[in-house]
Amino acid sequence: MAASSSGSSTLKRTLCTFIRYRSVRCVRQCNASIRTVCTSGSTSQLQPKIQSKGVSSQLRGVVGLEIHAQIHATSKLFACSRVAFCSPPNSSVAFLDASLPGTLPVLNRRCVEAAVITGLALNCTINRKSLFDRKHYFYADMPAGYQITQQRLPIAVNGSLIYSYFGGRKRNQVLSRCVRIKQIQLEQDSGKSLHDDQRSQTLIDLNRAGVGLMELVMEADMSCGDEAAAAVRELQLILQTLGTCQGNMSEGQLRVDANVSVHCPGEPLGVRTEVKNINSARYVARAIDYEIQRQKKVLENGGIIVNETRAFDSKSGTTIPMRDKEGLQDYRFMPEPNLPPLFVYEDEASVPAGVNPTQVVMIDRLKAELPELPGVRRARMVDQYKILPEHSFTLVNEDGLTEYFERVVRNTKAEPRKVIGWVMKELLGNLNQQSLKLAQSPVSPEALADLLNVLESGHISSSAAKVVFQEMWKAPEKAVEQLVKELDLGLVSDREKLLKICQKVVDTHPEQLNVPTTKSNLLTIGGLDLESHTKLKWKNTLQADPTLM
Ligand SMILES: Nc1ncnc2c1ncn2[C@@H]1O[C@H](COP(=O)(O)OP(=O)(O)OP(=O)(O)O)[C@@H](O)[C@H]1O
Ligand SMILES: [Mg+2]
Ligand SMILES: [Mg+2]
Repeated sequence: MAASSSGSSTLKRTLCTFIRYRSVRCVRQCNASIRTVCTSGSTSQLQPKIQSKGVSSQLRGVVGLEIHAQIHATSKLFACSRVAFCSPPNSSVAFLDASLPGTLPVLNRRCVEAAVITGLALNCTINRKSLFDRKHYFYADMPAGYQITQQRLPIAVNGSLIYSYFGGRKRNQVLSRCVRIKQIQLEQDSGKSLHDDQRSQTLIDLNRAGVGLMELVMEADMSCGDEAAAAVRELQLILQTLGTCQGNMSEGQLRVDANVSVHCPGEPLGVRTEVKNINSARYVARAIDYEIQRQKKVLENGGIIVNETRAFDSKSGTTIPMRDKEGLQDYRFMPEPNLPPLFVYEDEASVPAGVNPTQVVMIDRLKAELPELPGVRRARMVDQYKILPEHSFTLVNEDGLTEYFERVVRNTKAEPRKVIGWVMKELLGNLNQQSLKLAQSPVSPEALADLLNVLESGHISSSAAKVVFQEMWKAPEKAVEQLVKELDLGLVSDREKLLKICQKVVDTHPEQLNVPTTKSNLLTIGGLDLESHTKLKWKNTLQADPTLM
């Protein structure tokens, strides 16, 4: 029987209340208290030998990330229950998600496509054939007792991710790095356990059970928290651009496990600890840097590193042991008997006879639909518009900002370098001040382009243009010309008019008349702070009519 939807009323009755598991916490607490030193094979010999204090300065951090990205799809990986996170507990659970006997997994094509698109964007080789395996855990929020994953032959392998971060002594240099992606595997998410300490019970919500995940495993190519956080941010941006994961870390859509060890450069890698489920890029950096320092101290004091799973406590900024890993954790991997190998095809020509081409995943079609990726877009911004690299980062990081900028550029005579100044300062300044998203900006790209055109024509000064921008923000329905008129901000170039203004200024400030009438004094008549090009016009006026001197 194939897994059916969450529509069954019997199932709903059974699951719409929380399922109680009183024993779960006891099991977990037991596990946490049994911590042994890693003694398995090679890793036990890889403790860096630190005999004296101070030698730890030679030790370098080594970091490898495993990132779980929830696939942005309407239904789960192997069942047609909805992916719905804010709905009432256990309201989106198919028979399969609750592991009812007799249910079978049916693979969701959208999830496969998401993994292939992600693999392509990360320069991976897409395996034309991949396999599913069972990985066994005893967790109450995983009622089957195993997770379906891709341990032996994952869908994508051997990729890379290029990311940049501010480094150097003063942390003001943009440094570019590359981390290798070992593999991307499709797997199921688990449900959620909620611990009710007062009543000493654990409540289970299976809405998340069976949601499609991509686990991205990176090689241990990084060396500090800043690098890892930057890699996570870049990956988040790529996934959001692709639409394969929404990437909201605080909602658990992107969860990071950071593997950390220390070693002396040139020597084999040290024993790693794994800091699990970090849910913000900032915490990734803090957890890793703490863990590197902790390991250095342990070794310096003659201790050894235990291969264990740890958790990051954001309040204290420290990592704390959760459970021992190696030795205790035996996942008892086995091939998933209910799922055939997964095949993806290069193009229509490679689809075997008898297979419906509309029912398969074709790589060339997905490749053709790949959007412009953040790295490519940044490079294009710098190249095409001659803007600063740091501005290209801001443009790409903010959803829709590149499109906004390019629409302004298309509609104005102003140079892109001038446009970027207005976008960075005036537009983003106002949005940040009022905590608005770009889509909520009262000033459209076309309206900003109009303003810049009026500024370019010399009809208003740049300080007047800033005043007009603020007025446009308050009254977006008004056209730029109308606002300039209403506020009387147009530059005066009529000589008669200028003379009248001067006369008025002189008349209304008799005390200033005692000041010797030098050229420079005339240029700041009445203490008016005139803009340099206005001053220039005054200069010309004075030169044309020396009687004014
Ligand atoms: N010595 C090391 N120091 C730091 N990171 C390491 C080291 N050795 C391996 N890693 C990293 O640890 C991660 C191992 O992930 P992988 O999914 O292969 O195994 P796992 O952590 O044992 O399994 P699980 O998926 O159950 O957590 C990779 O990101 C790898 O780069
Ligand atoms: Mg892993
Ligand atoms: Mg791991």
